[in-house]
Amino acid sequence: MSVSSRSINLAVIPGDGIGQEVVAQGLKVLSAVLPQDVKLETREFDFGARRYHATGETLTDADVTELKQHDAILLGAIGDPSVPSGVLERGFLLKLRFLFDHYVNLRPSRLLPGVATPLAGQPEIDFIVVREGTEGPYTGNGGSIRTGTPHEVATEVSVNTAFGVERVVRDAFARAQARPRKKLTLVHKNNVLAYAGHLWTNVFNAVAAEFPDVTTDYLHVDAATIFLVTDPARFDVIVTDNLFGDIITDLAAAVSGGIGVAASGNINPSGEFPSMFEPVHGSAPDIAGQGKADPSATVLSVALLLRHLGYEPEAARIESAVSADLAARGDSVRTTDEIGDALAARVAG
Ligand SMILES: NC(=O)c1ccc[n+]([C@@H]2O[C@H](COP(=O)([O-])OP(=O)(O)OC[C@H]3O[C@@H](n4cnc5c(N)ncnc54)[C@H](O)[C@@H]3O)[C@@H](O)[C@H]2O)c1
Ligand SMILES: CC(C)[C@H](C(=O)O)[C@@H](O)C(=O)O
Ligand SMILES: [Mg+2]
Repeated sequence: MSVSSRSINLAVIPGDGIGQEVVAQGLKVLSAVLPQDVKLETREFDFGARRYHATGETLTDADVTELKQHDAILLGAIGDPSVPSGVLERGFLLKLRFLFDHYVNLRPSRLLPGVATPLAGQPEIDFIVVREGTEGPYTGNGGSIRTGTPHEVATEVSVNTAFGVERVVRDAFARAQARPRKKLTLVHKNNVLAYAGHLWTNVFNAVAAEFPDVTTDYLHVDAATIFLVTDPARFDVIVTDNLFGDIITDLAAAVSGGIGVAASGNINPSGEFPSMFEPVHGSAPDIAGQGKADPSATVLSVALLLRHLGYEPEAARIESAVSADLAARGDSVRTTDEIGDALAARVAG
């Protein structure tokens, strides 16, 4: 591709609550960081509560066809108190992750210099969680009988396929191998979840033989939560299932600067479908519309998006800008918009 023909065709889904506020800042920074020769085309979609209330739909086949035409997707957050819990989360967000085969849910955690952490002694935190994104208890494989009665029985079965586990474990090994410390920790609960746990452990050990330079270890998920607080420096890359990954990445965010700075990418490694980048946090109805949301997580998700599309210098510039902004922040209280402006100025300058 010649330099002059570079372009990014981006689907933008602000979504609900603070999603609207933080995505506006993400786009501001994206426009500011891109060199003039890169043509940025964005198309905004109204998925989330707005679309649901207007049409009763969450994500139609026609929507999926349109989203597929894009190089990547930037998402704010989905979920609103006006819609029954799960309708948008399952009907939009998980549906899209599954349809676009986002099996690598990449969630980096880095405690940047000068950033407050609830942990003592400002530990070294720099790890990534590779969360499986298409299986586990998220598939909707369950049901309920005698629903609403005192005798209700509900199941939610975790689905783990050798194919699905192997591909995400392989991806995590490759990521660990590319990092200086070359260490990969499998997090599961194989002492209790014997069937799924053994599948994960066996696949992990088999793939490990192909990566002899990667140091491996294993932690039960409950113990992993201890070490994320008491000794986060021990982690380099973590690979885990969909639900454990969801839970430990909120904890990881909390110890490394807060949920307002935690970025993620839902990656389809083959490139068959667009990958989707979004903050780890949700729509935060408690602060929505107040200009209180920190847009850094979304801005850092834009950096992951740019790196995914091959714009490494621009991704690095965004990360440096966020790092500098956080270090300079002190006790100052700024609005979402002001932080977005400051970041846009830093990446442009
Ligand atoms: N990827 C997504 O779209 C996504 C992710 C998580 C939750 N959700 C949905 O969002 C809704 C709210 O969920 P929740 O309350 O459990 O989680 P949440 O992440 O929205 O909020 C948890 C807490 O973190 C705070 N917070 C979140 N983002 C922040 C930011 N950028 N700056 C400052 N503070 C921030 C909130 O104010 C709240 O106190 C639910 O409908 C949930 O299903 C969506
Ligand atoms: C909203 C919900 C479906 C989602 C998840 O559990 O994956 C969220 O918590 C996340 O971390 O992206
Ligand atoms: Mg979550």
